[in-house]
Amino acid sequence: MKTKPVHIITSFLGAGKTTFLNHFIKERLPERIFVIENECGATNVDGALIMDGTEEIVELTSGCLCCSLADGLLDILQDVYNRRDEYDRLVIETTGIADPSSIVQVFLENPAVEKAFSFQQVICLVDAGLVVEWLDEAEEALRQIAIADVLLVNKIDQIAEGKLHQVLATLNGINPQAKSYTGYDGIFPIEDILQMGTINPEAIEAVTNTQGHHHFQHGETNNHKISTFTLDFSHPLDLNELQLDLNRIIHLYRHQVYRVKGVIAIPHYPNRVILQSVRSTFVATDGTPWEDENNREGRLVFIGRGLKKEAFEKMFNQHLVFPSIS
Ligand SMILES: Nc1nc2c(ncn2[C@@H]2O[C@H](COP(=O)(O)OP(=O)(O)OP(=O)(O)O)[C@@H](O)[C@H]2O)c(=O)[nH]1
Repeated sequence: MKTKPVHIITSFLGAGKTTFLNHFIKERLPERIFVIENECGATNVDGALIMDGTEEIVELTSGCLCCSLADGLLDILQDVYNRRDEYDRLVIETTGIADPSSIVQVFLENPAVEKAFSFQQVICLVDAGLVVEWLDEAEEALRQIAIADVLLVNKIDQIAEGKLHQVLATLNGINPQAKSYTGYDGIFPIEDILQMGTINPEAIEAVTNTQGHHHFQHGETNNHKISTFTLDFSHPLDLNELQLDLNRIIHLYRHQVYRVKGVIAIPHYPNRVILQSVRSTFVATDGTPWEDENNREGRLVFIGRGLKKEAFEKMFNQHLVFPSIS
């Protein structure tokens, strides 16, 4: 049986997750969507709103996933997996103050979960009027935007056009790899959005490939001390050595590194290796074969707070493997 696609919908408080989810569910009918509500507290108002929309939705509330993570989420996923005949797609809606990377981590790291579900993407709703303010005040808002594959800038009915440009530039400065859409009342092109997953390795590869020579500059267009930069490698890297350093660095800077993703080449190996970090771990996955053995350009994109590109560059450069001249 095919594994069920999974999406995370996140946003800072009140940006329009539930409104968007209702639209999503209606647009996808007759597909059956299982919604995991990630509510803090006993009353599940959002669940009630969704249930009004259609009859096909199954809904489960089980405390706050980010507060009671590991076991809590695994138990819920086991239950959802046992009921896999009842739905076609799984959506997890996080609380407005959650850091969704803890949920993503479970899908990337746990082999049983990875086998049972097909993780697709993180969709982040953004309140066009409030996002800039939130970004100044709340670390979680930054993390939600940094990890997103798709940014849905909602409530544009509440702002002037000039402000929308500023919002889009800010978002692009934080996460240039994410695809942004603008809209209101949670209405966005669902079919397009579903194509945009980049958490899954194939999509990371595709995104890294299509960026060609367009490089992101360090510290672009934002004043939130977010660093977004790209490192390019024209030679393979020694993965064993690199992994030790990566894990050390990711652990050391765990409060600063929000996301790393991309592809690298390793010596004597015909396929791309896809690297990505979520929270304090690095995951390496097998990618597609390199087309040209003599032209294997690796590229990694970093998103974080106050990261020094030079420091990362230096660390990576130590692990480059040059062809022997003898
Ligand atoms: N003006 C305006 N209001 C909107 C828009 N989208 C949603 N709203 C309203 O904004 C409020 C919050 O929307 P929700 O969909 O509940 O937001 P949420 O992100 O699920 O909220 P939390 O779960 O509390 O974080 C509701 O009153 C919506 O009706 C929009 O585009 N424009």
